[in-house]
Amino acid sequence: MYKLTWCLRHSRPVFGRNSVSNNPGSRHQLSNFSLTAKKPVQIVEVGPRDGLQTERPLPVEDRTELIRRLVLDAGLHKVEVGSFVSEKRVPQMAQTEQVIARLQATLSTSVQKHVTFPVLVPNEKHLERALNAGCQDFAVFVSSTEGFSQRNLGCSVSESLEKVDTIFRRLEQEPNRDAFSVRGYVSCIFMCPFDGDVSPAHVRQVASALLEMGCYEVSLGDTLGMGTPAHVRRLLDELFGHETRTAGKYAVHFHDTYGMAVANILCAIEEYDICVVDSSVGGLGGCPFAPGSTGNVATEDVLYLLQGLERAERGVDLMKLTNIGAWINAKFGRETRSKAALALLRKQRSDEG
Ligand SMILES: CC(C)(COP(=O)([O-])OP(=O)([O-])OC[C@H]1O[C@@H](n2cnc3c(N)ncnc32)[C@H](O)[C@@H]1OP(=O)([O-])[O-])[C@@H](O)C(=O)NCCC(=O)NCCSC(=O)C[C@@](C)(O)CC(=O)[O-]
Repeated sequence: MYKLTWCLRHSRPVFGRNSVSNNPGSRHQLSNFSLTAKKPVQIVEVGPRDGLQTERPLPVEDRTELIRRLVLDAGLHKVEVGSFVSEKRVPQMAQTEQVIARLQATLSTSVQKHVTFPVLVPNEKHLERALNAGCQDFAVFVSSTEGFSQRNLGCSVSESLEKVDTIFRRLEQEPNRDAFSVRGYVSCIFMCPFDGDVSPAHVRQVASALLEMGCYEVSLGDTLGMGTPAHVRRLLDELFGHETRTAGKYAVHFHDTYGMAVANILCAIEEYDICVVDSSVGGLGGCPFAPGSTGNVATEDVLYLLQGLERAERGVDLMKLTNIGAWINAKFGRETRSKAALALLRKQRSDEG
């Protein structure tokens, strides 16, 4: 059977034509280009996974169409397309195989070569499903706290790290093992719905374990969306104070429950040189196992910020994203949750008369 090479070759994120790698080595390339220009910030779109996992389940056609629009219309370069998890626990992510098959059948080879489509995998059993579907870019996820780990994964933090290790060992057995990439998430970086406040040192231990195992990057998840820039500084001071690794090893993943996500992102990118930000079109999202969590920060709000700072990746279209966010939220009978998108839509209506 023809098996499409799905997101082949990257051991680190793919960037569009005009952007720079988040490989620390690329700083030199950048300084040749301009002494003052800052690196563009890469957006990792998580709407089709983190966003949809708490909504009424959508049919495969709609999930695929969302991803196609995000890539082909809005110009995003990295889109998390779904999860291989228990269908019983997260029915919204059932049929991720079919979503991937449709994308493989309908996206051009060139798009598949230039865009990265990671999928979430919790353990070896579900990794097999993802491998059979032809996936090569994976995201693993571990909580920094025991309470959330038990609710989310049904095991302790150390057991979940062992499962990640098993994933790496399984990938090592593949003949084309260099083609695979694994991104890590740490959830509950500031606050856990079950265990309360989280110590930055604790997050550092889990993040370091993921990097040691081979994750090319760790995305720091404020699952409850309760953090402020003070929390961000405490955590990033801890992470960067204890190791020589650069900011290029970390991404930020903020939910916007308390409306602090954009302030937190500004702090992470301007003060700590973080260059990868996760977000969700139209502010979709939440976590089914974290009571009180709401949507991820909206991609439109992040892009509006980055454009203002002249740090957006080229080719990503804010108005197209706005329309996609409105379209997908309308499927759930509501307006987009992005403030920037709401303002743009109002302006568009008033300009049209
Ligand atoms: C991890 C798997 C796949 C393991 O599930 P599995 O691989 O299907 O394991 P299993 O079927 O072999 O189950 C083994 C036993 O453990 C039980 N079990 C299994 N899971 C649980 C659980 N959670 N709670 C309690 N018990 C559980 C299960 O019921 C079974 O017991 P038995 O029936 O044999 O007596 C499953 O738990 C699962 O699908 N969990 C959902 C994971 C998920 O998708 N969570 C949301 C994404 S994470 C997230 O949103 C955070 C992130 C990444 O976005 C960043 C951020 O915002 O912070």
